[in-house]
Amino acid sequence: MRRADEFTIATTPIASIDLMENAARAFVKSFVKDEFDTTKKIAIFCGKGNNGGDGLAIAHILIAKGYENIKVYIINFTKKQSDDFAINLQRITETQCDRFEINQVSDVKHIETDIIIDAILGSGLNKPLEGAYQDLAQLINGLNKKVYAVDVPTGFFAEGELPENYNGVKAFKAICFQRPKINFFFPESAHATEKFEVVEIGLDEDFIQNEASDFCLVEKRDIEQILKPRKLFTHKGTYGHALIVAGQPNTMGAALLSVSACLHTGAGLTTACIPQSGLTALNTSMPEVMALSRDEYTRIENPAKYQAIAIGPGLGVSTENEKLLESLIASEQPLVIDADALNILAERQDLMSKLTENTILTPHIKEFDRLFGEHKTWWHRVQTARQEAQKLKTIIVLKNQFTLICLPNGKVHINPTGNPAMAQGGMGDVLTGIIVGFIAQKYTPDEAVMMACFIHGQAGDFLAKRNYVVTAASVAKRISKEIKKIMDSIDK
Ligand SMILES: NC(=O)C1=CN([C@@H]2O[C@H](COP(=O)(O)OP(=O)(O)OC[C@H]3O[C@@H](n4cnc5c(N)ncnc54)[C@H](O)[C@@H]3O)[C@@H](O)[C@H]2O)[C@@H](O)CC1
Repeated sequence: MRRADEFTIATTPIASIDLMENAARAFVKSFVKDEFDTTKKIAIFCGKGNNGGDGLAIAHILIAKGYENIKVYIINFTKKQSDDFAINLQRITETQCDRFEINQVSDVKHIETDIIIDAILGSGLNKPLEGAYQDLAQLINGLNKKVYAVDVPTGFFAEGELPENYNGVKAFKAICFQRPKINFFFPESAHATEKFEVVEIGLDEDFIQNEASDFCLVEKRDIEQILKPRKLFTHKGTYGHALIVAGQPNTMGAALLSVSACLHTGAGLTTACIPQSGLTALNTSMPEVMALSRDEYTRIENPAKYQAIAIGPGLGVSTENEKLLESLIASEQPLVIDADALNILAERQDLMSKLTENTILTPHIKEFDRLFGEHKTWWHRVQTARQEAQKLKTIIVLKNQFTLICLPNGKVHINPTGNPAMAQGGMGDVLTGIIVGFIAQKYTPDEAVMMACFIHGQAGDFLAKRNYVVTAASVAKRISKEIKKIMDSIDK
């Protein structure tokens, strides 16, 4: 982001101070939507770098917008100051804004405020907080006020391993510039901010897109480029045959959810390989789906007739299922391995080296650690996922609030859709069904995974607008509408 900043300043007629002004305006635009009461007391804490410069520009803009009770606190723990901070300090001096210097932490104790804007340290953080900065962060947290962080909360590393005990400012919301920080996507960031919002500040988008980075965000425009319309004269054969090996007598729900998702994703034909006892449930709930009774099988007859195969949801761990998984791996058909099939794989590490290129593994955190060892932090977990995806030439879909898609080329695509209302059993089974449904339709495995994660989350986001909790079955049924929504936006 810093390079994008420099590039924009160097290649467009925008000075860094104007970019700072853009950033401050973008922050304020978001802030005033939440905090429209102009009489509230707002304390803006400004460090002396560019983050602090943003804070001063924000103060200026809020005053111009009629906010009556703005107080600016300059954190004077260092002599060093950035040029743009100095320019904005001069500007604020020319206004009536109340301004105070904080030379020691105790100066903060008697501050009376409703809201705090934290612009002490931003993305320039280069070591964990210590000394006065750490004490100040703790004191701010102790005030128990609503804190809005400019770009990132003070003390929060935008990228790289997060320290085990976070000692920075705890924000209610971080309003960050142009692109989300990678660490916002990891659960540890919940110690630093309850939520984050990304606001555009006019950095060169083409430059950001072309920057070599291991991490990229999956965006709607990526999905629009991948999605293909259904053409005239096509038929069920055009859209492929998916096989889903899933379910036990007491976990048939997982199989049904997965199969339903596959159906609503648009596979031409879907076959469920389930226990005999599940046939009535399948036939009554989804008459479109064919069945293979699994009681008789430890291998699938002619796997080549399926364009995509998924194995795992509600499958159970048994010797028969182990043999089934082994035979499907040997078939070299496009394969999605989920849930209990991953647990089998964790016990049969020898099968790992036999996985066909672009096989998709969809572990949640526990399944991942069972497969690849315990990890203390998400940053390490993601590094392992990246390395293993490269080594095994597989796609690892590390499921999380923000799912991380690790490709064999070393790239990690972060899916931004989805929400906590979706935190319920069966959601992963649905995701597997969508992935296999897209592969059946001849999307490449990486395309299928990217579309599946994005649309799965988008369906959940749509449903969460009206529901406290979103069930897996409702997400499965919503998939076709979400695909159509994206399709229609391409047509326009
Ligand atoms: N594209 C961008 O990234 C833009 C960034 N802007 C702002 O600029 C910020 C980054 O500004 P700076 O690079 O000046 O850095 P900061 O303002 O984050 O930090 C200032 C200085 O603090 C020192 N420091 C680092 N870690 C410390 C620690 N643990 N204890 C004490 N001092 C420490 C460093 O010497 C650093 O230069 C962003 O967060 C954002 O708010 C915006 O103004 C405009 C656009």
